[in-house]
Amino acid sequence: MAQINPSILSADFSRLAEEAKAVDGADWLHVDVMDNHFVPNLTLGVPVVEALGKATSTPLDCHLMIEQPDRWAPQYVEAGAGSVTFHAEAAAAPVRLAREIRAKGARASMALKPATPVEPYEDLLPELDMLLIMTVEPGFGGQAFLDIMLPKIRRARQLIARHGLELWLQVDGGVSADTVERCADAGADVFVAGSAVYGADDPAAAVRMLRHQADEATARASWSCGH
Ligand SMILES: O=C(CO)[C@@H](O)[C@H](O)COP(=O)(O)O
Ligand SMILES: [Fe+2]
Repeated sequence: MAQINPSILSADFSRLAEEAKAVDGADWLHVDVMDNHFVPNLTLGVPVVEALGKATSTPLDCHLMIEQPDRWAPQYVEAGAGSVTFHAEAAAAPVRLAREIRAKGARASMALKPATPVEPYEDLLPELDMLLIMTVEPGFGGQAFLDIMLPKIRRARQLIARHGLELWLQVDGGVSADTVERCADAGADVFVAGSAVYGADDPAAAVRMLRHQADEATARASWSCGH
């Protein structure tokens, strides 16, 4: 079944605990950590992740858009994240970092910006629990979906299948009722949605609707026989 991860970046930051609870039933809560160096925006860090973990029973999917993830990512596992994503463009030693995240008890995930190809990372995929293909330039919520990323999602799904891997394929940026089916058709199975969920009158219903759309598209998709 498709997983839907609402992005807390689009929530009301003055009511983070309530906003986290507003999406009970989501698979993971996506937490965008930005350091104003790797991306031109600044959001939140370890203490807020710790507080969010206490405010919700939904597991935390931390997306680190920061420099030096080798140094900082382990602290997010200690803060309670169930999944930690670092950027390939920022990691000095991605294999060592993925192993450290796993050894500390979280799922290890690596993200690729739109201009970063997946092929150079083929041999590294078995070290990961999830690969994130960005479908906007990282830094801000509410941007338009880059449909030129669909072939990359397809190629990533083929690599995963070729190696017989279990890793999840996440898309992040501009995912909505209009774009989720194309992502699922291309091979994504984990969908981050910020404005499409928190901009809806009923965020929990928006999660259910996106999951339904993704599941229907996956069932029709050629990559998913028996998925
Ligand atoms: O990592 C990012 C942006 O850099 C995302 O997680 C956004 O927060 C998703 O927001 P929408 O594009 O769905 O509004
Ligand atoms: Fe994100």
